[in-house]
Amino acid sequence: MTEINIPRLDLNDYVHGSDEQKAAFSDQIGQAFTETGFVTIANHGMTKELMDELYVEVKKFFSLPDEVKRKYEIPELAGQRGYTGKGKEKAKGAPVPDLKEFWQRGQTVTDGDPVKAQYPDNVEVEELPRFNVVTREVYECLERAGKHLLKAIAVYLGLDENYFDTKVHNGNSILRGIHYFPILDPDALAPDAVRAGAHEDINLITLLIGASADGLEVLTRNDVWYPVKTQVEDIVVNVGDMLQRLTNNKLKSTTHRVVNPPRELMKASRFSVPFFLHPKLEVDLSCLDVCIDAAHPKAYSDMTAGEYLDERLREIGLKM
Ligand SMILES: O=C(O)CCC(=O)C(=O)O
Ligand SMILES: [Fe+2]
Repeated sequence: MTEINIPRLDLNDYVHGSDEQKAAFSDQIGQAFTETGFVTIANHGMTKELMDELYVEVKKFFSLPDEVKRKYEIPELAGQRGYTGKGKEKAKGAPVPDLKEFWQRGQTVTDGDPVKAQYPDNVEVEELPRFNVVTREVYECLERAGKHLLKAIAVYLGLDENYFDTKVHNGNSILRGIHYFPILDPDALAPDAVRAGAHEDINLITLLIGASADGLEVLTRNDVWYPVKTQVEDIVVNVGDMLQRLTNNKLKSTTHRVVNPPRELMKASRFSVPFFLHPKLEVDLSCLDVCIDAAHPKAYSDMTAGEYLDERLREIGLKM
């Protein structure tokens, strides 16, 4: 038997619940994050209409001709805004690139915070006015849900509930629309080529909007790949390397991947929309004192989020 704890939690229990419900939510998310690093979340605050329209717009974008999409490719931004074409990103240490293309949208600073100067502008798609509106709306919804989840995690860690608030306010988070394109000739595929190679996410936590097809798998502690199943209306949330680093490995950034479909389904596309929740670039990721003791000596050097991100973007081939 493969033991794995991916509980389904109701975010309403934390946001609108009694003290007992809030405490239970913190415990459950904390437990799951110390064991498997993954949960699924119901009542995350995004309506079904918004999620449906997001998929309509994301599909429209990736259906645009390649030469139109390429107008939105900005190599000097290391894929952080706009379009990144097929064959660009690979998992750290992987021999071949992932079988995907993607779009990224970043923070919109509206309150005069000088941090705005650090972020490149978002790229608007001229051909699809609703795409721009809907992706911004989804970004804001997932950011709000993520901030609640970080409060619950802070409580679990014994920190002040608001510990993360200033660190992630106007943070460097990214919404990514991914298209895993059809594999038209499976025989021509490089033997190691997969939709998304085994990897860990770079950021604090990832909130993933239900993929349009199966394929996401997590690596369990006994080295078995285990498929992540969700109800379509839920989101999947996992720990990233920044949170693992900050918590000195108490919370686990679990390795995951997206496998290729069986041969008969290879001509179908797969879409997914992860939101990578990042702090501001200057935030210190040094291991928290509450996570260091004799049994758990400090495992990482001190670094800011910006320094760490830079190192990781080079490793995955997005930054030269
Ligand atoms: O497409 C998915 O289901 C997961 C994508 C993912 O893990 C990522 O982009 O980091
Ligand atoms: Fe991932």
